[in-house]
Amino acid sequence: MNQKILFRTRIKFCGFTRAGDVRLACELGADAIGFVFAHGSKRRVAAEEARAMRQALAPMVDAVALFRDNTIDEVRDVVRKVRPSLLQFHGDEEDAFCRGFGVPYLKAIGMGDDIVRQHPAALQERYPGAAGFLFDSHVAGGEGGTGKTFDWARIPTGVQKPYLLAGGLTPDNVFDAILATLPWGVDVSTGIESEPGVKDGELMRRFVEEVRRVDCHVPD
Ligand SMILES: O=C(O)c1ccccc1NCC(=O)[C@H](O)[C@H](O)COP(=O)(O)O
Repeated sequence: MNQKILFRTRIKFCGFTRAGDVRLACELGADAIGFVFAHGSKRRVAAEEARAMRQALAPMVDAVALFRDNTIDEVRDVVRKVRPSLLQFHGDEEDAFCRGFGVPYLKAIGMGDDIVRQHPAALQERYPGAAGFLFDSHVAGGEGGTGKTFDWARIPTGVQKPYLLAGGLTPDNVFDAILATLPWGVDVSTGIESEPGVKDGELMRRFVEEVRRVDCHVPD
């Protein structure tokens, strides 16, 4: 009998501003909670706010800190106060900068530039210290949290590190998105919100339900 491979797509909910939403997200099944420190983001929080929200995290749920070309002191301040288990960099940060804080990091790769095709070898060469990548719909160096999808077929084949799919995911498209890209995890902000930074419990519940459904789906 062929053994069905049991897979579990990880779920990162991102852009929290309220502790109650963090607690609910954990109860609904999120594996990671993202706090945004990128300047200009409508979901940006101060390190002290994120530290307070971190208290609402359930055991075995990761705190992820997101940056976009923040200064080294800003990142250090967040690492010291929030103690995230993962960092995520969305800007032009180089590998040496990203790995300089003693915390594993994900490098976000903007897939919004229609002409630029990402090559896995080039990504791995440029970010050898990355724990993984996050393929997102913004343009290179642009702001995440757009609520827009990109052509999932553009994700390069042969990426040797775990990657997350992000950009415009919702409860209505995440099933197809996972089937199309088989990511290590999925990441969402807008698709689970009633307004920027305010998460919607029913949207979060439906999103998790759809991820669980595709993980149990046996393709014909
Ligand atoms: O969410 C933001 O406001 C943001 C701003 C600047 C840099 C990154 C940002 N978010 C990064 C994320 O990981 C988002 O969850 C990801 O871009 C997906 O967002 P969405 O398309 O809204 O689901």
